[in-house]
Amino acid sequence: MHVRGTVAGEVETKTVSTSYGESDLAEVPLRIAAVGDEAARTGATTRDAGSITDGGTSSDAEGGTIADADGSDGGTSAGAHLADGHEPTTVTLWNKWTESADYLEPGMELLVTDAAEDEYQGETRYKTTGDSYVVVEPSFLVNVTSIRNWVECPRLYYLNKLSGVPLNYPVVKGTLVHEVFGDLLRGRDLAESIDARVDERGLELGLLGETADAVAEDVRENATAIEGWLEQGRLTEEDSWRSEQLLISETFGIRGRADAVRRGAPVELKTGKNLKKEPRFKDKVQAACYALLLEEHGGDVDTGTLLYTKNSTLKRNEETGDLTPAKEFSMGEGLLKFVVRQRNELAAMEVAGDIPTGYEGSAKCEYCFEQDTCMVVSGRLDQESKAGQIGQALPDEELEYFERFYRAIEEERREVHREYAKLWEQSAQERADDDRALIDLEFLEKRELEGGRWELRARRTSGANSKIREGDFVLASDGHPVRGNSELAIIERLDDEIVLTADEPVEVTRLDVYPSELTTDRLLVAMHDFLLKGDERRKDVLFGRADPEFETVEETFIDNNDAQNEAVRMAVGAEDFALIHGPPGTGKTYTIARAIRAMVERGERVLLSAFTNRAVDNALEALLDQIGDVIEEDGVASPTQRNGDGEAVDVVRVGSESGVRDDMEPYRLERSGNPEDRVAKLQNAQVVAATTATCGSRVMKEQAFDVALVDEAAQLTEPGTHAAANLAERFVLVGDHEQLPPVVRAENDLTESLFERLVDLYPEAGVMLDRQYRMNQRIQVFASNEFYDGQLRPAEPEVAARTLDDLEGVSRDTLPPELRDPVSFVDVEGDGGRYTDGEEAARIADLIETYEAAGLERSDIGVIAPFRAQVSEISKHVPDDVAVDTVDRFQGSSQEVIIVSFTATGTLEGPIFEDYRRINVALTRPKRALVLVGDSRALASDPVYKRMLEWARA
Ligand SMILES: Nc1ncnc2c1ncn2[C@@H]1O[C@H](COP(=O)(O)OP(=O)(O)OP(=O)(O)O)[C@@H](O)[C@H]1O
Repeated sequence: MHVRGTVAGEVETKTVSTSYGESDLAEVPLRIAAVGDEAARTGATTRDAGSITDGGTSSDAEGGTIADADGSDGGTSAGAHLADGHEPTTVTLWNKWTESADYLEPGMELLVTDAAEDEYQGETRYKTTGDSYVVVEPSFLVNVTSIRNWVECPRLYYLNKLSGVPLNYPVVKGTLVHEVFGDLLRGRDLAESIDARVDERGLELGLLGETADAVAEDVRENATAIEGWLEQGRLTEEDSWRSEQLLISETFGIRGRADAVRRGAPVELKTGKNLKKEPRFKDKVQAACYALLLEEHGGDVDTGTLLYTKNSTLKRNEETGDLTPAKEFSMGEGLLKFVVRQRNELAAMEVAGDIPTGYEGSAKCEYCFEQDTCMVVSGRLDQESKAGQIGQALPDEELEYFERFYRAIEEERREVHREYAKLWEQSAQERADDDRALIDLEFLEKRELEGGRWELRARRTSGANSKIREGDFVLASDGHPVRGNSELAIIERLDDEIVLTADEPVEVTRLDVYPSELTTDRLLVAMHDFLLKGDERRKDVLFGRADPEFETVEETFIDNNDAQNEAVRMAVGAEDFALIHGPPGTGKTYTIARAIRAMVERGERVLLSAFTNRAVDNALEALLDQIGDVIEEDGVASPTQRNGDGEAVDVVRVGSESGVRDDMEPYRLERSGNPEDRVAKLQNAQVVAATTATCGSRVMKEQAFDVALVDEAAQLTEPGTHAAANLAERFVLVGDHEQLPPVVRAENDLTESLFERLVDLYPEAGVMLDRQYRMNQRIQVFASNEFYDGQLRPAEPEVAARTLDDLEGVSRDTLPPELRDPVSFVDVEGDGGRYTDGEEAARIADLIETYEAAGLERSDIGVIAPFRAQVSEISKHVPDDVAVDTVDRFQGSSQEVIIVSFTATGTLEGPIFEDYRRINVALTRPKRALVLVGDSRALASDPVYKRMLEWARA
């Protein structure tokens, strides 16, 4: 039986005499959450249950609360008996498991597999048996490569995490060899695979100054080892293998992608050499992790294979030792348990928020390639390190900043891990209700693509929504993302019919959001680069030690809008940074484009970035409008533009095919091709446009700019902003901190954007755009008074006087009198539901019919609701072509008519839109008419909503 629970007090370790001699034991007071065969699969420990109900932080704000509210008992299903959980029970960990007991702290989660019951003075206790595994914090999913690095040296693991993997040839070559390996397993021809894979990496190879031929030759030499090994394999009849299998273990808290699985056993590829008979220990550790993962998925693994591909490139007369590339070893239980103990140490340290010193392991610093880096980082961050310290520590405020953000980012990582745990804790229906899965798909067909990958097609059987978008990685499974047959797949098309590509042909019936740590990894690296590699002057300014400076610019850039003109002057003249505060519809995009044009004309190289692809494309489009004629080549717009002086300006958009809007595709930087051409294309571009997430990629990190212009900056975390700003000498942030804050899972320092912090710190370094080009005057009044000190005004009389009458075929006279005003309030008593309101939904459906009867197109109407559950409820009542969504999805867009459903009845319990900034976004989306639907009594109980009511009813 398995036992799972939360550590409830101090652990006592002692040595006792037994019939086998001296033995160690640790007595752990455990508040039991579950006992039984299914306990390993049960995440509902006492602590989890608590944190689930208070979920629903900003990113999931709306509606997240719904599924979370009833999700707390999601994991205690079949087979697991839930103890009442009040009185701690003693669980005894024997012998080597006492090592894991050393890291336990009260509050940590613990799982003991194959435990035995023990009666002691009338009390039921539990103890480990010879078959037991002890897992500390099983829901902290540790990556296999992290365990491998940890075994090599815990400090090395930490340094890798902090500074990321740089763009260098061994890394790119390693990736190529792995890709070719996968191709060979899927039956692709070797020469074809090498050519195709080298071509795909053209840009990276170009940046490294490599030529395609030389790299192809290098990869070919390594691939010989793979071919040889595969040939051997073919000799046996029952040989079966599969490439790149994604594996997640709910029991051991480990996840990873095995390079290959052959006859059920893991095969790992190493591009280095190994002249010993045995595989390297750290490589065995990696294979052992996969063995654990495979066993959990029903396998019985007794061997592991390491393939050292460099061995096959060595000449026997020059090298001595064992040149065979493939080295097999037998998988003993001792190694598997050792691996779990190492994983426990890592997980416990991460959960406790400690930083490794290097003393945890036995690695020798003098042999380590990273010794210098390790000493510098230790010196500057004033960390204890086995390697020692060099240099002077950062000033106190910077050390404090590091600690604060390190902790915040790691908290964010834990939230990602919680997302993983939900893959098995929640039922399929709960995940679908939570917008995290598309379920009950009908599998249509699988088709093998050139190169051995597969195209999979499935059809939706319901109109349910989810967070899954085209271009996303998802877990595609035949029913369960962890327990079933599951693969990492990419969404190529997402209509009623869904098209995916994957390495293996899964008969897809379900898709789950793939929780990725990529963002957290990049935030950490961006913070590290800012603090440890960044410019001293930048740090002086951002830490308040020096004021930002501006060169005076007299030129007039925009002659019909003073604030915009001032914003461009500040952006152009900023020596450190400038802030452009742009309330809704005030021409942020236009101003950004004008500023970039001015910078380009001054000969500067500019990075154009934003939080979302959509904003990057919008700004790029506005820029292209500004910088002269598009040069037509064979009737196709060429990426080369001309500026006002007729000089060519190369503009490049960096992003994936699915991320970049179709009409910006001609500007997208193709990564594959001749290395020299690819790199020239990027290096020669005077304007490079990419999301801030892409700015943290290996390729973009190699680029340098005079200035970075970042849109949607109020939605970016502070380290997220550094990812773009780090690449440039100076930066301009554009945003509105009165609209949506950064999207983060945990509530901590990441919720305040750098934009907002700097607006507070240096108000004089910014300018607010105060003329809006969107809303009828009456619509704008409330937002202007509540959020912008009454400063926001219509830019032109035409804007102020906008009404529905301006639209073709629409007459306000045909509307009922209460809807003729640009702002109206419809009082609906509501049905008393907490997250849904059927009465409001029905009333909204009537309103849409009324507007249609008055001549409006449905596509001109948008409906905003505070909770996802209410979005679904309204969607049931209204036609498909009316956009119904939460505020988050509406930010940055506008509509002729907006209807807001408040979903509030009686007295207001808790915030409706979580945060008043969300109501600002909702109320500033319409151009010509705004209808508020809600219960006036409930709304009047909150001062802000009360003022809103007075305005709407005036
Ligand atoms: N100075 C200007 N003169 C004339 N038209 C302008 C000016 N500035 C902006 N506009 C127009 O106003 C509209 C809104 O501008 P833009 O799209 O730049 O706003 P935005 O602030 O980016 O909007 P959002 O709040 O949605 O992000 C556009 O049609 C744009 O062409």
